[in-house]
Amino acid sequence: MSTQINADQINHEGHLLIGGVDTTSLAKQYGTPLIAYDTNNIRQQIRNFKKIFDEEQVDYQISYASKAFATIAMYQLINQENIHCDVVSGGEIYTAAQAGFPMGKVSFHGNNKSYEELELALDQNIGCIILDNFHEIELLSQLTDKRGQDIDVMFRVTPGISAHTHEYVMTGQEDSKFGFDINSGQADDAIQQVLATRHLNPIGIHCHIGSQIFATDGFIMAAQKMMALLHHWQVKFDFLAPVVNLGGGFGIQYTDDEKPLQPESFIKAILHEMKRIAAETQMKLPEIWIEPGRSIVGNAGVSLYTVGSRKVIPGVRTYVAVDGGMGDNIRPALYQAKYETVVANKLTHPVTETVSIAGKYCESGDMLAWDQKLPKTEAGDLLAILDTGAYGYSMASNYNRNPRPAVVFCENGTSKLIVKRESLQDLIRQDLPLE
Ligand SMILES: Cc1ncc(COP(=O)(O)O)c(C=O)c1O
Ligand SMILES: N[C@@H](CCCC[NH3+])C(=O)O
Repeated sequence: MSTQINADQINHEGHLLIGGVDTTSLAKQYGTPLIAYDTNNIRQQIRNFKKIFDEEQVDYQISYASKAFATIAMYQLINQENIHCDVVSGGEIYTAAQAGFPMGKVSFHGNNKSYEELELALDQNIGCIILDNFHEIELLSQLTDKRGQDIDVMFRVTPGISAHTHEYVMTGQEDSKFGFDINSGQADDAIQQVLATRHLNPIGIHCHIGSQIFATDGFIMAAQKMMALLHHWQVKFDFLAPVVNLGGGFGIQYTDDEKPLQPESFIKAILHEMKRIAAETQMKLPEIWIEPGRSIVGNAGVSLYTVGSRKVIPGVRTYVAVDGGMGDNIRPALYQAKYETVVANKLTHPVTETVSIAGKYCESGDMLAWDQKLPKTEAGDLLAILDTGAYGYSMASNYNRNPRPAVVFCENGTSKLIVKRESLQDLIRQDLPLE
């Protein structure tokens, strides 16, 4: 069984607990597929990040990258923990606002924000807009001139760093669709343009080098590049940005053989380097922001499925199919992401077979996990895929017209439904008949 399950997550019947709740009763109460979060785990991750910054005695802000998992209840939970968040669409802005999230603590990202999304952000008095390109500077300065409204902005820059991760989730390299390139001088042009506007108030620079990163070297290089840019802008434009936002990307453990660094190691490495450079260049240490997504919610979520059919190909492979798949977790198909699985109602049963977990979608690529060592599974068993809290539900689709699953928050032995399961009626709600 996965080494990621602790003894206190197994009850006397050998069932998996999440947030102290028996997953088999969750499945009975809410049905499957179901995504269940241990909210204490989320709170703990946030508090860990805060503790490290507090210990290092620097000015900071933790901004949850809400694309990892964004629902009304999630924004409310983040607000209970008193941190900021970032959004990347009008939909996320709207959800945060509906959740009563303080919009002054929200920053807005995106490489192609529309006029309407920028208007919505201004209507909501959003905390800051992270500028990504020249088109956006033009749109936003027109809009703010028209409205006579000031807005804080940051610049997303691409520092020219290739982080060691899947190429689809690398973002800091020069050849990227995101941000102003530093090396070619785009970033300099961007600050000059913004300084010439009436209502855009630059407060910082931002970079994000990628996601699911395991080593500190990329972050250290990013910190160096950002401090160099701050210094360069101070000298060239007499402008010292008060904030450096280093994005997210801190890797988490998905499989038993992965050993990612703890957030402390990433944050300490970054802070020590920034402090060193600040002292060396006699520059004031800027306020440091980070934008973790995966590392806040990833390990807190579990996907629960009911086992159905089995296909045994002698000498080749055994497929065990479940009632969900790429519609609720596209990551294995998209990034060859790997997960550990357990049979949630048989945690104490001996492991007897190696099987691969197939989804129910009409695609051969719809596999959730390969070569899992499990007890003998039967139809009706409850299969749990661990650590699906980030980019699972948030990337869910209705492919094959499957309804998206329900989501529950579990804490201290009680569960609360936070997203209802979609119904068949929900699936056709936006459809219009031909006649
Ligand atoms: C700008 C930005 N900030 C933060 C994040 C969050 O990254 P992660 O979930 O890996 O922490 C992302 C996603 O990769 C991002 O694009
Ligand atoms: N969605 C990706 C991460 C990309 C984050 C967006 N910048 C994942 O599941 O790993």
